[in-house]
Amino acid sequence: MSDMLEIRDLTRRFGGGRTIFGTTKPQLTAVRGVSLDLKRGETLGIVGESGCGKSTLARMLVGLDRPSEGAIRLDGKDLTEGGAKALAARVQYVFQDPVSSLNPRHTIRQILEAPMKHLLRLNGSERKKRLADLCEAVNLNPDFLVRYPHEFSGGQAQRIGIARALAAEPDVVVLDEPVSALDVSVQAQVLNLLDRLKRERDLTYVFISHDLAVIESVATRVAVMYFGRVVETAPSRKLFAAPLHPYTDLLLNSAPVPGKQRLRAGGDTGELPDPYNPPSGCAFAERCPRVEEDCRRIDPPLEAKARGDDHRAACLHPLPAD
Ligand SMILES: Nc1ncnc2c1ncn2[C@@H]1O[C@H](COP(=O)(O)OP(=O)(O)OP(=O)(O)O)[C@@H](O)[C@H]1O
Repeated sequence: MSDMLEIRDLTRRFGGGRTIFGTTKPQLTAVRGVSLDLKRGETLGIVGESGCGKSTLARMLVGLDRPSEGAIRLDGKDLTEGGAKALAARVQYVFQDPVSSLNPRHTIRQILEAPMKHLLRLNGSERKKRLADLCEAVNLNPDFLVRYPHEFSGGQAQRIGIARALAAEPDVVVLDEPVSALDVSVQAQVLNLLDRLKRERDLTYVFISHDLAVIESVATRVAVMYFGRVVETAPSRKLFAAPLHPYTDLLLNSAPVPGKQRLRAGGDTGELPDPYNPPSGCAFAERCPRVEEDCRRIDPPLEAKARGDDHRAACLHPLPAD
């Protein structure tokens, strides 16, 4: 299977420009040199604690934010270049907070028809057909199309958010914490719906979550992010069975209660480094139980570590490969 989505050396910096008083704003790098490949039909899970750059990465993938450096290619064509609107429609987004992500002044019909009009230029009868199809796909009563977002529960609103993403007939859907704001019982329904839609519509997912249990249940491959970088990537089974990076190991051992708390590796073992004053070596060194002297000098690249080319870690002293 060839790579459908290629993410190459993606970097996003914020700040650094001049203020109106002529001073320089402090700069931080939210995403630093991320490279990932996605094959058609895969679900790539991206996991990491709050502030590690997951949402910034997601926003760049769907064109809501522009990278400072790097490229995103879909079937070999650059998505980050201007005028790539038709191409961009092929990558759609589902947000974390279902109700506030839907325009409160628009009916559900208007919300679902907008991508059909603006991205696909469908005429009235084509839109009608597509609307009926979407309602059936996400189990939405067509009578509800005249209602407004605030009239729906979180789970219903997220089904509408998913229908809106599908309205543009995408190939790739980027799901940014799609079930985190929902009750646990509703989470399972939405995850089942996403799984069914993926199979029925031949979709490829980028699924972002701080919740390891959710990622383990949905992802075929996982990328673990820390302080703006991918520190480990592997097929899901390999990563959960035997992680290489000490950060992944800590995450797996700190098992947060699903949906109840933000991910924090190892309980009280520290915070992310100050993004305005990043450390020179490995960003995890301060918190790492396997830290050695060279970790504070060298920021290691993401590379294969004796478990096959598909299991990579950015670590000088990974867990032993058994
Ligand atoms: N528009 C912005 N301006 C300045 N800094 C930003 C901006 N957006 C994000 N950041 C910073 O970039 C870093 C990464 O943020 P991001 O929201 O991508 O992380 P995240 O992993 O998605 O976190 P969360 O799970 O809390 O949403 C953080 O330090 C954040 O404060």
